[in-house]
Amino acid sequence: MATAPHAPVVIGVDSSTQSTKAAVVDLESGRILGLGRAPHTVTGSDGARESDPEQWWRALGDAVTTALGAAAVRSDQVTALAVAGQQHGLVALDAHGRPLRPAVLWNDTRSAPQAAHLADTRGQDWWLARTGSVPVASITATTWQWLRENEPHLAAATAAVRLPHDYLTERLTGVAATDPGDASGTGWYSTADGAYDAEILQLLGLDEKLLPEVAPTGATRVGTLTPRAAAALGLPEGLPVAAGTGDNMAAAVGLGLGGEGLLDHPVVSLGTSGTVFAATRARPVSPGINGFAATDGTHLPLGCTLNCTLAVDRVADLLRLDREDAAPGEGAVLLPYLDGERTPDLPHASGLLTGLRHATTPQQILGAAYEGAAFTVLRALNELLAACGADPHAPDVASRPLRLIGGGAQGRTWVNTVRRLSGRPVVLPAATELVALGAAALAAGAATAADPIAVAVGWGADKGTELPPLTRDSAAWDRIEGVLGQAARTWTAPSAAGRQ
Ligand SMILES: Nc1ncnc2c1ncn2[C@@H]1O[C@H](COP(=O)(O)OP(=O)(O)O)[C@@H](O)[C@H]1O
Ligand SMILES: O=C(CO)[C@@H](O)[C@H](O)COP(=O)(O)O
Repeated sequence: MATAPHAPVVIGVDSSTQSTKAAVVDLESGRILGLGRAPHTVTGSDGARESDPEQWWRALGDAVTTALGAAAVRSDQVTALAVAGQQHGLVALDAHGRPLRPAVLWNDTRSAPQAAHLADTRGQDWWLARTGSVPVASITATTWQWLRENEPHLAAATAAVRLPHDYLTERLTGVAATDPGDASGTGWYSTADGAYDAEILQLLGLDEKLLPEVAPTGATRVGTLTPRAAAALGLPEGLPVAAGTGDNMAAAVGLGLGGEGLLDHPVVSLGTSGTVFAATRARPVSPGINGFAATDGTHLPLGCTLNCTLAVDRVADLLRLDREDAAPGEGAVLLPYLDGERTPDLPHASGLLTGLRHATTPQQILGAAYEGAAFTVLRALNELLAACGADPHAPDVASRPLRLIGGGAQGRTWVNTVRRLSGRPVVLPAATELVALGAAALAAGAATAADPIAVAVGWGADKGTELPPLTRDSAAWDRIEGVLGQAARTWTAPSAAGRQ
């Protein structure tokens, strides 16, 4: 369908771990008219993962201007903008709004001791009842505790605490705002009450005045482009900006998930993180998953692994193989927990390879890395389904299609490994940039007051190709599960980790 000349467009931004992507989207049809991309640098070793928020800001500008150029639209056609960002990362700002240090990211495991201490201090049930999640190293509250204990002078100097997407929204508008979805990943927001939790903030020594206001939804118009931001992006001053949200919440919006029919099509996202999520009206709580909020305050239970596409690509690099040059692992098992692991909660884990024989080929070792990563994501899916009251092994549940999204969903080996280990059909949505598209739907909500989920459903971004199930490789599943069961016992303390 052709786009009318000078038709209104919206811009959705996905500021994720490895890059920023910006999509210029036709408001009426949801067609992506132009896409821009700019990479991020992630630094750190031995559990540290940090990025420079200034680089996110520059990447946003580059991605937006590239997308506008590719779309060949006039800047006055743009009606609103929204940012979706990687969840949880801690951005500590000084009194002038400048980062005091690089942001500590969601896959930084240095706060594992603080996470364990917080969980023990009040008990899992206490945390689940309030925030929907038991603290693990990714959750912002544990990172804040790490900062307090390890860099107390910076914690004391912190005048504002932001999540990555809040930081960018504030650079755009000058307004300190977040949304229920991203707030629910902080560990200090109560998904039960829909507000910051005063008792947790007290426990963390964190003044609520340092936090952004939580807008009612991610589509809420929180401000407009400042003259400076407008000049940097080549967009009109005064352009409406929505509250935005976390990247997984935005992907759910892009897929038009709105609390009903959730378990029919659980979502598996294959990116730096592997995530599984579903939109629910009920608020499931279980220690193995995160009970996050969706961007409209309904619920988005989610499981997240630390090692997905990036870890498998690293194994391919080590073997000097193309990422598609892989074969089923046969007897080889590779748990690619290069960054430690979050689900299961094994922050001190490392990569593990076992089951090698003389006949094992490099391609099988790479295939084993895919299997180890896919198993870990699908294991989280089973936990998610169980937390939502569904038996993951019941024939009517186990036969439902998975929606596969994220960069990995573009890879043949990823898709086939997920099909083989799950035994389920998979749907590959035609739209590949679902986070940016979800952010664009939030922007549409800010521009027109329409419901972003309804907008996304109208765009039909969830529609795609359905691939039939492959016979479930239960032998591979059992083999990997057995190795994980044994290895987990050796990874419970840093001294046993042997992390390099
Ligand atoms: N054609 C492809 N085949 C397999 N993997 C791919 C392909 N294209 C991108 N990827 C993977 O997608 C990842 C990036 O996915 P993305 O969802 O954008 O990640 P993130 O949101 O974490 O930045 C990369 O790590 C890369 O391994
Ligand atoms: O921590 C989580 C979810 O809780 C991650 O999913 C981050 O939101 C980063 O995602 P990607 O960079 O992999 O998109």
